[in-house]
Amino acid sequence: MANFALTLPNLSRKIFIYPSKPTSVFTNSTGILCSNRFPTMNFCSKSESVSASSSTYQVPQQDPNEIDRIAEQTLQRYSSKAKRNGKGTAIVWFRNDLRVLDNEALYKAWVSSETVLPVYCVDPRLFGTTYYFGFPKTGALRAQFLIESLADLRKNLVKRGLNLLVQQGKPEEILPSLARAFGAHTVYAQKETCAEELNVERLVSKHLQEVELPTPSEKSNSPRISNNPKLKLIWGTTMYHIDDLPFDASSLPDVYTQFRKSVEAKCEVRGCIKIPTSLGPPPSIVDWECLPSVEQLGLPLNNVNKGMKFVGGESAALSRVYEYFWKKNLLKVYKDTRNGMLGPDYSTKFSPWLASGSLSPRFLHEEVMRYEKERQANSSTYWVLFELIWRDYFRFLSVKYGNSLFHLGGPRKVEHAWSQDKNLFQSWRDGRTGYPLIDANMKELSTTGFMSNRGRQIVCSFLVRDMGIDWRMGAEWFETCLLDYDPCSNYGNWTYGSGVGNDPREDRYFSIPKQAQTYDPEGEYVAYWLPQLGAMPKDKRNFPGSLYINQIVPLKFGTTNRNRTRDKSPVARRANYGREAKGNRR
Ligand SMILES: Cc1cc2nc3c(=O)[nH]c(=O)nc-3n(C[C@H](O)[C@H](O)[C@H](O)COP(=O)(O)OP(=O)(O)OC[C@H]3O[C@@H](n4cnc5c(N)ncnc54)[C@H](O)[C@@H]3O)c2cc1C
Ligand SMILES: Nc1ncnc2c1ncn2[C@@H]1O[C@H](COP(=O)(O)OP(=O)(O)OP(=O)(O)O)[C@@H](O)[C@H]1O
Repeated sequence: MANFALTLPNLSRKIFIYPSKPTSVFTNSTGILCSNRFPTMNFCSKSESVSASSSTYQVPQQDPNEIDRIAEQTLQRYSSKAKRNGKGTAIVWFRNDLRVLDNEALYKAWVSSETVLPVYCVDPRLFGTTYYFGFPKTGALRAQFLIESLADLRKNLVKRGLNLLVQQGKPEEILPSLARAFGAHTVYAQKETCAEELNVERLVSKHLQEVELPTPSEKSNSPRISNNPKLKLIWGTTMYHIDDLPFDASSLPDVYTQFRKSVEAKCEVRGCIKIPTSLGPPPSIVDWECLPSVEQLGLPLNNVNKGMKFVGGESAALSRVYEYFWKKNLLKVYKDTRNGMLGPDYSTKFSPWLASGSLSPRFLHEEVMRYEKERQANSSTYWVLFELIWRDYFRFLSVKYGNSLFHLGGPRKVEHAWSQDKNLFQSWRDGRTGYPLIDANMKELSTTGFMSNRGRQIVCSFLVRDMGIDWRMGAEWFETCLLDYDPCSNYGNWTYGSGVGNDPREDRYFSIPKQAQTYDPEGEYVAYWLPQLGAMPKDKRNFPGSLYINQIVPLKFGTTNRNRTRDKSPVARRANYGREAKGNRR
C-alpha cells in the first residue's frame, strides 16, 4: 500500500464570498442568529466550549466520563471481526451520518480498501440563508451541536485507528481534490433525498469524473490511480430500508396509516452494520485540521442558559438511549408522557441526534426489541417505533414529492391567500403574541433549539390558521433554529399542519385554550418560560387577560362556543371555544 506523508492541498482556509441571496428581511429583536457569513477564518483558533449552567438540564444528564463509558460499551457490543479485502484508498464523506455504529458507508469504505480517509466538509452553503425569507440557514445552536458532533466522531474514529479530516468548503471541490491527492478509487457517502443535497451529490459525482489522472512522471511520486474515482451513495437515514419497501417510493400511499400498516406487515427492519474495532491504518496526513468554532462560522456564541442543553455527538446519543430506556426506565411510559412540554423526560429527545445521523434508527429498533424481551412490551414500547415510522414516512415522501414539499401550495398544490405580514410574523417568532402558550414555546425554541411535538403543532396552527401567515415563514424559522432540523420531517410536518400536505384528511385547528387546559393545566410550562406569570394563580397563567401583553390577533374560532355545554368550568369554557383538533394523532 502506498503510504505518502501528504500535506493537504490548502483547501481549508479559503475565504468564501457569497453570491447575494435575498437580503435578510427580518432582524431578530434579540440580536441573535443574525450574522451568517463566513468571515476570514482560521479553524485552528481556540473555540470556547459551551457549558450548561445550573438552570439548564443537560441531555443526557451524565458527565463526560460516564457518557464515554456508556458509548464505548455500546460500540463494543456492535463490533465485528470482519476482514477487509480491498485495495488502495477509499474516502468516506460524512454528511448527516455522524456516527460509527451502523454506518454502512464507513463499513463499505473500510472493506473495499487498504486505507480509509474519513472527511467532513463544512459546506458554506449550510451557513448561508434560507431560500425564500433569508433567515440564517443554520442557527448558532445547531452549529454548536454540529461542532460537538464532529469532535465526538473524530474521537471515536481515533479510538479505532482513524481520524476525521475536517475541510472547509464545497464537497464538489474538496472531494475530487482529495481523491486525486490520495489516489482514492471510491468516495462512499450516505444518500440524501432533497434538492439541495441532491444537487451537491450530482456535482461531486461530475467533478470526480473530471479528476485528472496523474501523468506517467507524476505517477512515480503519487499514489496509484488509474481510473476516475466513483461516488457510491448508500441508503442509511431510515429505519426501514428503501429497497425493502413493498412499493416503489413513487407510489407511496398518501395516507400514513396505509403506509405504516403495509411496512409493518411486509417489511423487516435490517440489523445494524457492525464495525471492526480497528479501522486503521489511516492515510498519512500531517495536519488533520482543527474544528471550526461557532464564531468562525460567522455566528454568535449562544450559550443555552435555560431549558435543555443537548450534547452533540454519537457518544451522547448512545448515552441518552441508555438513560431513557435502561437507567430511568421511561420507555414503558412513553405513550402516556409523550405529549408533555416541560423537562427532558416526557419524550425520548432522540431527534437532534437522529437528524445529524449520530444515532441510527435501526439501532433504536434493536434497543426497543431488547427492552421488550428483557423488561416489558406494551403500547409505549411500540409507540416509539410508531413515531419513527412517521420519520421514515416523511423521508420517503420527499422522494415521491420532490420540491413540491417546499412550495407554497405543497404536494397538493393548494391555492390559498396567505399573508406575509412582517409584524405578525415577528411577534410569533419572538414570542410576543399575547398568548402565553405560543410565546413560551417560541422562547423555548430560540433559547434551546428544541420544542416539543405538542408545542410545534400548536405554534404551527396558530401561525397559519389564526394569523393566516405563509407557512413557509414558520418552516424556515424552524429550519434556522431547530437542533433536529431535517428537511423531510420539518417541511413534511409544516405542509401537513398547514393543510397543503399530501394527506387531504388532515386539516386541523388547534384551539389554544383547549390545548392549554389539556397539556399545561397548572400553567407550569408557561410560567417556566414567562416567569412574570409565575406569581399568578395557576389557572390564570394561560389566561392572564390584561395582566399580560395584548393579544396580537383574535383566535380564528375564538368567538364561537359550540362546545361550551361539555364542561362548565371557567378554564374549560374558554378552552372549548371553536373548532378543535380532534384526537391526538401524534
Ligand atoms: C411543525 C413541525 C415541525 C417539525 N420539524 C421537525 C424536524 O425538523 N425534525 C424532526 O426530527 N422532527 C420534526 N418534527 C417532529 C417532532 O416534533 C419531533 O421529531 C419531536 O418533537 C422530537 O422530540 P423527541 O425526539 O423527544 O420525540 P419523541 O416523541 O420521543 O419521538 C421519537 C422519535 O420519533 C420521530 N418523530 C416523532 N414525531 C415525529 C413527527 N411528527 N414527524 C417525524 N418524526 C417524528 C423523531 O425522530 C423522534 O425523535 C416537527 C413537527 C412539527 C409539528
Ligand atoms: N435540504 C433542503 N432544505 C431546505 N430547503 C430545501 C432543501 N432542498 C431543497 N429545498 C428547497 O426546495 C426548493 C428547490 O428549489 P429549486 O429552485 O431547486 O427548484 P424549484 O422547484 O424550481 O423551486 P422554485 O420554483 O421555488 O425556484 C427550494 O424551495 C429550496 O429551498
